[in-house]
Amino acid sequence: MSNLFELALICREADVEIVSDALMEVDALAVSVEDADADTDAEHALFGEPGMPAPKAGWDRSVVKALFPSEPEATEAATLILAQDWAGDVHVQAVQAVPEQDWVRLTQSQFAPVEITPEFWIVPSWHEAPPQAQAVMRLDPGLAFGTGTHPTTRMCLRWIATHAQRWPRVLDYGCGSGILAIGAALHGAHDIDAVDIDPAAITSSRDNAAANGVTLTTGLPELARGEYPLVIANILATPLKLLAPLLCAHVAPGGHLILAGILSRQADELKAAYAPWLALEVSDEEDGWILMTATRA
Ligand SMILES: C[S@@+](CC[C@H](N)C(=O)[O-])C[C@H]1O[C@@H](n2cnc3c(N)ncnc32)[C@H](O)[C@@H]1O
Repeated sequence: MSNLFELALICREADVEIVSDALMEVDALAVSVEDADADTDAEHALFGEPGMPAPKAGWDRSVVKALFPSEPEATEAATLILAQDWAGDVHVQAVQAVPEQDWVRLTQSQFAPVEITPEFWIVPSWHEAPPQAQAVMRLDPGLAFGTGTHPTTRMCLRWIATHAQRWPRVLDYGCGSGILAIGAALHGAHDIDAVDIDPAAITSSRDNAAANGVTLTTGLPELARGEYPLVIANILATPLKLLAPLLCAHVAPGGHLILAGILSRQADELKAAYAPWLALEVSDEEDGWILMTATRA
């Protein structure tokens, strides 16, 4: 007997973002999209992850799924959605029980140790660290972004690991799970400020730091004060452009700025946004994402 029910909607040329908002309003526990033609950017835009707005031309048939704790709630959500003015192109595919599974084991099976460099690994608590690992970060998936599985996070960590030194101050701006700040601490950094606009990220960073035996100062962005020899921000191209004057002001003379969450095609707009203060260069690339870095004279 299942205790979860899935509502699946077929959307033909519908504005999928509106559909997902409506599902959220009726207490959906999760929404996912299957679209044979969807490119990665389109899926990212729907979920608010790094990426560009979805090209609507690519969405000729999508399936939006939402999970509910009971069948009446799923059916009520379907009725509410189909009654909307914009729902003409939305059809209910199914309201059905989700087969019982060992959800914990299923989740755990999706997270294996992640290699950042041959010596530095991110390892979930239920896994042994690989024997060749010399630096190990213990991190389990949680509410905040940053498990090491995303290319943007991996590129930042790779930069940290290959530029390991006793950084006297570090600013991790948009810390999520705290993964970059903890990575810096494991590679010799001290006095690390990890800030985020999301309170859940601050809590998560604090917990993950404790689990790794490192000390971070965590808080809202106002916590960041003065200049740092190392400033890292893995956010998104648009907020990174808005944050340019602020982030540059935090970089100490001779200090480094490391930016991620940027697609390859966005390199020029980022360079232009930072040009009044710092000369950004592309220093790494993975799966269409780039790492941009600059050093203050
Ligand atoms: C892509 S996640 C990166 C998390 C982690 N640093 C990593 O590299 O995996 C971006 C984080 O930036 C935070 N964020 C977004 N806009 C922000 C802003 N204007 N100021 C501070 N944090 C922000 C989000 O809440 C989120 O936790």
